[in-house]
Amino acid sequence: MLRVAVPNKGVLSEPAAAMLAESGYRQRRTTSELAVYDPENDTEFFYLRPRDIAIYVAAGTLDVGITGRDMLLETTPPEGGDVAAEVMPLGFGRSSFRFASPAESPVDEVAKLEGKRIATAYPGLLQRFLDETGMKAAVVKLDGAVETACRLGVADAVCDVVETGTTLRAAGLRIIGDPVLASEAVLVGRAGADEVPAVAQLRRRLQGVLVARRYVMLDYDCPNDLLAQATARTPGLEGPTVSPLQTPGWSAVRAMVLKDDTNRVMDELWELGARAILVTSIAASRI
Ligand SMILES: Nc1ncnc2c1ncn2[C@@H]1O[C@H](COP(=O)(O)OP(=O)(O)OP(=O)(O)O)[C@@H](O)[C@H]1O
Ligand SMILES: O=P(O)(O)OC[C@H]1O[C@H](OP(=O)(O)OP(=O)(O)O)[C@H](O)[C@@H]1O
Ligand SMILES: [Mg+2]
Repeated sequence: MLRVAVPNKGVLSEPAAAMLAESGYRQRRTTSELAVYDPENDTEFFYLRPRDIAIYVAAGTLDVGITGRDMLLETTPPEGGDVAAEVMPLGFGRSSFRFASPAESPVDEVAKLEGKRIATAYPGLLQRFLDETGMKAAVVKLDGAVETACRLGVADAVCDVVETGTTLRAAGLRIIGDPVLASEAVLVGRAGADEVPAVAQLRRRLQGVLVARRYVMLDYDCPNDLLAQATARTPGLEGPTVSPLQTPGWSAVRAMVLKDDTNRVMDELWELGARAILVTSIAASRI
């Protein structure tokens, strides 16, 4: 049986469960369920705090889990041992971990954090940055709502999760320096463990959802003398499918295209002379 950890609350919780449901796994019906068994896939899902998930996976009590890259690294001891490792990124819950200080403060660049007090809910990540850069600063460990720490006088700067920056701005803070880390939801497994077939299947299914979300299927009719130019714009993954139309001199072309590129590619194909250009969404995939 496969045992999988899923965030039970926070911003990763709903999209993680949605991605698993889209991958064909049974998910809990109410947020009060702590675990759910999916008999069809012989898989049990445990709903845990995202901060704790890598700890269970590292210990080997759960096979894999979904958490944030920042949370994974926060709970990974620098000395190694039995640790969890990133298996694949999942394309949601994107954020960056970065420094900020009060807008009017003299601490307006990372170098000026030397000797200052920095509040964070990720002391491990922050300490690793300080060790790597040789900077000295006092780490003030908080549980959340870190943005308020400067205003209340317990810190000179913060190092926190930023998505839109709305929370920072509302607290009168401004970003300083480059991101310490770019994070997103990731599938984690035990470092060095051989991949069992059930994990390989879960990974392929999640990959299938990612592809279905990122790509569309594009079909168009094309005069044969323009085929080379048209298919260069729609190379697909392995190569486009080209089949003859009943009308002499014309072919039908079918290829996957990145969703973000769809309208640009359609315009280019039309200009070139392709017609009957149709886009359909991909419901599921195994690539
Ligand atoms: N606004 C956000 N946008 C994108 N990802 C976010 C955002 N806030 C948090 N995250 C990510 O979600 C993960 C867990 O954060 P979450 O807020 O769910 O847990 P927490 O802060 O430990 O708990 P809580 O907020 O319940 O006290 C982290 O990987 C973090 O990077
Ligand atoms: O850049 P933004 O789009 O404003 O998002 C970032 C905020 O979201 C998270 O807070 P959360 O709601 O998890 O509260 P917490 O700080 O108590 O964990 C994070 O800790 C930031 O405060
Ligand atoms: Mg939070």
